[in-house]
Amino acid sequence: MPNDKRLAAEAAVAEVTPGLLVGLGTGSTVAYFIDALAARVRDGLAIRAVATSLASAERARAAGIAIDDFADVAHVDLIVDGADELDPHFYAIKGAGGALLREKIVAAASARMVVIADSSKQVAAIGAAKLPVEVIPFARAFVAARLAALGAATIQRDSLTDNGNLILDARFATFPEPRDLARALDATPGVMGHGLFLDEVDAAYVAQGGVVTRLERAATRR
Ligand SMILES: O=C(CO)[C@H](O)[C@H](O)COP(=O)(O)O
Repeated sequence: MPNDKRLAAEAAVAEVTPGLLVGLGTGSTVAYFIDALAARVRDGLAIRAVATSLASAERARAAGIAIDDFADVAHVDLIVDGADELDPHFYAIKGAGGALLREKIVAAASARMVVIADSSKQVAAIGAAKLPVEVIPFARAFVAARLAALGAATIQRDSLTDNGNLILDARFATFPEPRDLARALDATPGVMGHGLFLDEVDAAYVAQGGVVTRLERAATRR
């Protein structure tokens, strides 16, 4: 059985050209990407990199990729990241791995975002996956009540994020219109981030049965 996550990740390494500042996403598919990119770096590919999680930074450094402090970085050329769901509009749900806030920040700083995934992540419309919402602990009950008013049942994760916040995983009986939901969440004090990526994704490498397909969003977002 082919390892589709690995194949999608390895194909996306072709996006990385010398001199780029690359954002490393988070998750098991990205772990394959980091390993494949590190092999290119060992062969002499000169890049700089930033990471969206402590876990990805640690993996990259162990593999020989130097990681810059994102706090000193205003612009990234390319971020490569996984997703929990991706639909034909290039709307994505992300954050099962808990790195959604840093992923969104680095994606916003990036000229291009490429998603890598196996075909289990491809859906007709996002919304079946749990939607992670990163919340400052002070606002836990308030944000949970706001999510309930939006139609979601929430479960709080046991662990905190790299930012010291908590995550409420939201499941909706009926998934709202994604832009309306994003607007409502963005307007809720205490919500530091959420897993809806509606404008960020420019392209995707999706593997199914050992075959990788590159999908490019029709119009660019910037
Ligand atoms: O958003 C993420 C982490 O916050 C991951 O990219 C997403 O959950 C996909 O993970 P995986 O590649 O392990 O399936």
